[in-house]
Amino acid sequence: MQWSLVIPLKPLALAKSRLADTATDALRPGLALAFAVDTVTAALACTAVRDVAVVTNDELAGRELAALGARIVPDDPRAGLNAALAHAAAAVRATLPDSAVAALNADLPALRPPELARVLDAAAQFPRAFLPDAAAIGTTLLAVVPGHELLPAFGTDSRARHRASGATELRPTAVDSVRQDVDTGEDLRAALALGVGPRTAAAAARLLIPGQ
Ligand SMILES: Nc1nc2c(ncn2[C@@H]2O[C@H](COP(=O)(O)OP(=O)(O)OP(=O)(O)O)[C@@H](O)[C@H]2O)c(=O)[nH]1
Ligand SMILES: C=C(OP(=O)(O)O)C(=O)O
Repeated sequence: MQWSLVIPLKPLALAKSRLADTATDALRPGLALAFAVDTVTAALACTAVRDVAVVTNDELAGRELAALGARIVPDDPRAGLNAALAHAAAAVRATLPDSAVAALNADLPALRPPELARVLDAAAQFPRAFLPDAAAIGTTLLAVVPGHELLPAFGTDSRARHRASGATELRPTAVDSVRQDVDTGEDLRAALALGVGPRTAAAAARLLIPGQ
Protein backbone atom coordinates (compact mmCIF):
# COMPACT_ATOMS: atom_id res chain seq x y z
CA MET A 1 0.00 0.00 0.00
CA GLN A 2 1.19 3.52 -0.84
CA TRP A 3 0.59 6.26 1.73
CA SER A 4 -0.09 9.97 1.78
CA LEU A 5 1.52 11.49 4.85
CA VAL A 6 0.31 14.62 6.60
CA ILE A 7 2.90 16.32 8.78
CA PRO A 8 1.95 19.22 11.08
CA LEU A 9 4.33 22.04 11.89
CA LYS A 10 3.71 24.98 14.21
CA PRO A 11 5.10 28.42 13.38
CA LEU A 12 8.82 28.00 14.11
CA ALA A 13 8.95 30.89 16.59
CA LEU A 14 6.46 29.00 18.79
CA ALA A 15 7.74 25.48 18.21
CA LYS A 16 9.51 23.20 20.65
CA SER A 17 8.99 25.42 23.69
CA ARG A 18 9.94 22.50 25.96
CA LEU A 19 13.48 22.72 24.54
CA ALA A 20 13.91 26.20 26.08
CA ASP A 21 16.46 24.87 28.58
CA THR A 22 18.46 23.23 25.78
CA ALA A 23 18.26 25.79 22.95
CA THR A 24 17.99 29.57 23.31
CA ASP A 25 15.19 31.58 21.72
CA ALA A 26 17.68 32.45 18.97
CA LEU A 27 18.51 28.82 18.14
CA ARG A 28 15.21 27.02 18.77
CA PRO A 29 13.37 27.97 15.54
CA GLY A 30 16.32 26.73 13.48
CA LEU A 31 16.39 23.52 15.45
CA ALA A 32 12.65 22.96 14.94
CA LEU A 33 13.10 23.57 11.20
CA ALA A 34 16.04 21.15 11.11
CA PHE A 35 13.88 18.44 12.72
CA ALA A 36 11.16 19.05 10.13
CA VAL A 37 13.62 19.04 7.20
CA ASP A 38 15.15 15.74 8.32
CA THR A 39 11.71 14.23 9.00
CA VAL A 40 10.30 15.25 5.61
CA THR A 41 13.46 14.18 3.76
CA ALA A 42 13.29 10.71 5.30
CA ALA A 43 9.52 10.47 4.72
CA LEU A 44 9.90 11.35 1.03
CA ALA A 45 12.64 8.70 0.70
CA CYS A 46 10.38 5.96 2.09
CA THR A 47 9.26 3.38 -0.47
CA ALA A 48 5.79 3.13 1.15
CA VAL A 49 5.16 6.90 0.81
CA ARG A 50 3.51 8.34 -2.30
CA ASP A 51 3.31 11.97 -1.18
CA VAL A 52 3.85 14.24 1.81
CA ALA A 53 1.70 17.23 2.80
CA VAL A 54 2.97 19.58 5.48
CA VAL A 55 0.27 21.63 7.21
CA THR A 56 1.84 24.84 8.38
CA ASN A 57 1.49 28.61 8.33
CA ASP A 58 5.22 29.16 8.70
CA GLU A 59 6.48 30.84 5.52
CA LEU A 60 10.15 29.96 5.80
CA ALA A 61 9.43 26.32 6.68
CA GLY A 62 6.84 26.15 3.90
CA ARG A 63 9.39 27.34 1.33
CA GLU A 64 12.11 24.92 2.48
CA LEU A 65 9.82 21.91 2.76
CA ALA A 66 8.15 22.62 -0.59
CA ALA A 67 11.63 22.68 -2.15
CA LEU A 68 12.16 19.15 -0.82
CA GLY A 69 9.01 17.99 -2.61
CA ALA A 70 6.30 18.34 0.06
CA ARG A 71 2.91 19.86 -0.68
CA ILE A 72 2.20 22.76 1.70
CA VAL A 73 -1.33 23.01 3.11
CA PRO A 74 -2.06 26.26 4.98
CA ASP A 75 -3.24 25.71 8.55
CA ASP A 76 -6.50 27.55 7.82
CA PRO A 77 -8.44 26.34 10.88
CA ARG A 78 -5.77 27.83 13.20
CA ALA A 79 -7.42 25.76 15.91
CA GLY A 80 -4.56 23.56 17.08
CA LEU A 81 -2.88 20.37 16.05
CA ASN A 82 -5.87 18.05 15.57
CA ALA A 83 -7.85 20.57 13.56
CA ALA A 84 -4.77 21.13 11.39
CA LEU A 85 -4.37 17.39 10.77
CA ALA A 86 -8.06 16.84 9.95
CA HIS A 87 -7.89 19.78 7.54
CA ALA A 88 -4.74 18.41 5.84
CA ALA A 89 -6.20 14.90 5.57
CA ALA A 90 -9.32 16.39 3.92
CA ALA A 91 -7.11 18.36 1.51
CA VAL A 92 -5.24 15.19 0.56
CA ARG A 93 -8.45 13.25 0.00
CA ALA A 94 -9.95 16.08 -2.03
CA THR A 95 -7.23 15.23 -4.58
CA LEU A 96 -6.91 11.49 -3.93
CA PRO A 97 -10.21 10.26 -2.42
CA ASP A 98 -9.04 6.65 -2.04
CA SER A 99 -5.71 7.36 -0.39
CA ALA A 100 -4.37 5.72 2.74
CA VAL A 101 -3.44 8.61 5.03
CA ALA A 102 -1.03 8.76 7.95
CA ALA A 103 -0.29 11.68 10.28
CA LEU A 104 3.36 11.83 11.31
CA ASN A 105 4.97 14.28 13.73
CA ALA A 106 7.55 16.75 12.37
CA ASP A 107 9.94 16.18 15.27
CA LEU A 108 11.47 12.84 14.28
CA PRO A 109 15.02 13.88 13.32
CA ALA A 110 16.39 10.31 13.47
CA LEU A 111 13.69 8.95 11.11
CA ARG A 112 14.92 6.11 8.85
CA PRO A 113 12.93 5.38 5.66
CA PRO A 114 12.98 1.55 6.03
CA GLU A 115 11.70 1.81 9.60
CA LEU A 116 8.86 4.08 8.49
CA ALA A 117 8.02 1.56 5.74
CA ARG A 118 7.82 -1.19 8.39
CA VAL A 119 5.38 0.86 10.46
CA LEU A 120 3.22 1.74 7.44
CA ASP A 121 3.19 -1.90 6.27
CA ALA A 122 1.99 -2.91 9.75
CA ALA A 123 -0.65 -0.14 9.73
CA ALA A 124 -2.01 -1.38 6.39
CA GLN A 125 -3.39 -4.48 8.18
CA PHE A 126 -5.89 -2.43 10.22
CA PRO A 127 -8.58 0.18 9.47
CA ARG A 128 -7.03 2.71 11.88
CA ALA A 129 -3.78 2.25 13.77
CA PHE A 130 -1.20 4.25 15.72
CA LEU A 131 2.38 4.05 16.93
CA PRO A 132 3.15 5.17 20.50
CA ASP A 133 6.09 7.51 21.00
CA ALA A 134 9.36 6.45 22.66
CA ALA A 135 8.05 7.59 26.05
CA ALA A 136 4.99 5.33 25.54
CA ILE A 137 2.69 8.23 26.48
CA GLY A 138 2.16 10.05 23.21
CA THR A 139 1.79 9.13 19.54
CA THR A 140 4.13 9.67 16.59
CA LEU A 141 1.99 8.18 13.80
CA LEU A 142 -1.76 7.66 13.23
CA ALA A 143 -2.81 5.87 10.05
CA VAL A 144 -6.06 5.07 8.24
CA VAL A 145 -6.66 2.93 5.18
CA PRO A 146 -9.04 4.07 2.42
CA GLY A 147 -12.64 4.52 3.56
CA HIS A 148 -11.75 5.48 7.14
CA GLU A 149 -11.41 8.90 8.77
CA LEU A 150 -8.23 9.91 10.60
CA LEU A 151 -10.01 11.33 13.71
CA PRO A 152 -6.74 12.62 15.22
CA ALA A 153 -6.49 12.93 19.00
CA PHE A 154 -2.86 14.01 19.39
CA GLY A 155 -1.61 15.96 22.39
CA THR A 156 -0.77 15.08 25.99
CA ASP A 157 -1.49 11.40 26.75
CA SER A 158 -2.57 10.72 23.17
CA ARG A 159 -1.59 7.05 23.36
CA ALA A 160 -4.45 6.40 25.79
CA ARG A 161 -6.85 8.52 23.72
CA HIS A 162 -6.01 6.82 20.45
CA ARG A 163 -6.37 3.42 22.10
CA ALA A 164 -9.72 4.36 23.68
CA SER A 165 -10.95 5.61 20.31
CA GLY A 166 -10.60 2.09 18.91
CA ALA A 167 -7.39 2.54 16.92
CA THR A 168 -5.06 -0.47 16.94
CA GLU A 169 -1.79 0.05 18.76
CA LEU A 170 1.08 -1.09 16.56
CA ARG A 171 4.00 -2.95 18.14
CA PRO A 172 6.47 -3.57 15.32
CA THR A 173 10.09 -4.22 16.27
CA ALA A 174 13.12 -2.22 15.12
CA VAL A 175 11.28 1.04 14.54
CA ASP A 176 12.95 3.20 17.23
CA SER A 177 13.58 6.04 14.80
CA VAL A 178 9.84 6.41 14.10
CA ARG A 179 9.05 6.55 17.82
CA GLN A 180 11.80 8.98 18.89
CA ASP A 181 10.10 12.35 18.93
CA VAL A 182 12.00 15.25 20.45
CA ASP A 183 10.24 17.31 23.08
CA THR A 184 12.98 17.71 25.71
CA GLY A 185 16.76 17.89 25.93
CA GLU A 186 16.79 14.27 27.03
CA ASP A 187 14.81 13.29 23.92
CA LEU A 188 17.31 15.19 21.78
CA ARG A 189 20.20 13.25 23.31
CA ALA A 190 18.33 10.00 22.64
CA ALA A 191 17.76 11.01 19.00
CA LEU A 192 21.42 11.98 18.60
CA ALA A 193 22.38 8.54 19.97
CA LEU A 194 20.16 6.87 17.33
CA GLY A 195 21.72 9.08 14.63
CA VAL A 196 19.97 12.17 13.28
CA GLY A 197 19.76 13.60 9.78
CA PRO A 198 22.34 16.13 8.54
CA ARG A 199 20.31 19.30 9.25
CA THR A 200 19.68 18.33 12.84
CA ALA A 201 23.29 17.23 13.31
CA ALA A 202 24.46 20.67 12.16
CA ALA A 203 21.90 22.54 14.29
CA ALA A 204 22.61 20.43 17.37
CA ALA A 205 26.35 21.00 17.01
CA ARG A 206 25.68 24.68 17.83
CA LEU A 207 24.02 23.79 21.13
CA LEU A 208 27.06 22.33 22.88
CA ILE A 209 25.05 19.51 24.41
CA PRO A 210 27.02 17.66 27.12
CA GLY A 211 27.96 14.17 25.99
CA GLN A 212 27.48 14.94 22.31
N1 LIG B 1 -0.02 23.02 11.87
C1 LIG B 1 0.06 22.87 13.20
N2 LIG B 1 0.98 22.05 13.74
C2 LIG B 1 1.03 21.94 15.10
C3 LIG B 1 0.16 22.67 15.95
N3 LIG B 1 0.49 22.37 17.24
C4 LIG B 1 1.49 21.48 17.19
N4 LIG B 1 1.85 21.21 15.91
C5 LIG B 1 2.88 20.28 15.45
O1 LIG B 1 2.52 18.99 15.93
C6 LIG B 1 3.65 18.19 16.23
C7 LIG B 1 3.58 17.67 17.65
O2 LIG B 1 3.56 18.76 18.56
P1 LIG B 1 4.56 18.86 19.79
O3 LIG B 1 5.40 17.63 19.90
O4 LIG B 1 3.79 19.27 20.99
O5 LIG B 1 5.57 20.02 19.31
P2 LIG B 1 5.59 21.54 19.72
O6 LIG B 1 4.17 22.03 19.87
O7 LIG B 1 6.47 22.24 18.78
O8 LIG B 1 6.32 21.46 21.15
P3 LIG B 1 6.04 22.30 22.50
O9 LIG B 1 6.05 23.76 22.15
O10 LIG B 1 7.19 21.92 23.39
O11 LIG B 1 4.71 21.78 23.00
C8 LIG B 1 4.85 19.08 15.95
O12 LIG B 1 5.34 18.74 14.67
C9 LIG B 1 4.27 20.50 15.99
O13 LIG B 1 5.00 21.42 15.17
C10 LIG B 1 -0.81 23.56 15.33
O14 LIG B 1 -1.62 24.24 15.98
N5 LIG B 1 -0.81 23.62 13.96
C1 LIG C 1 1.36 15.80 20.06
C2 LIG C 1 1.98 14.84 20.71
O1 LIG C 1 3.23 15.03 21.04
P1 LIG C 1 3.79 15.56 22.43
O2 LIG C 1 3.39 14.60 23.50
O3 LIG C 1 5.15 15.46 21.98
O4 LIG C 1 3.24 16.94 22.59
C3 LIG C 1 1.42 13.49 20.98
O5 LIG C 1 2.17 12.65 21.49
O6 LIG C 1 0.24 13.27 20.72
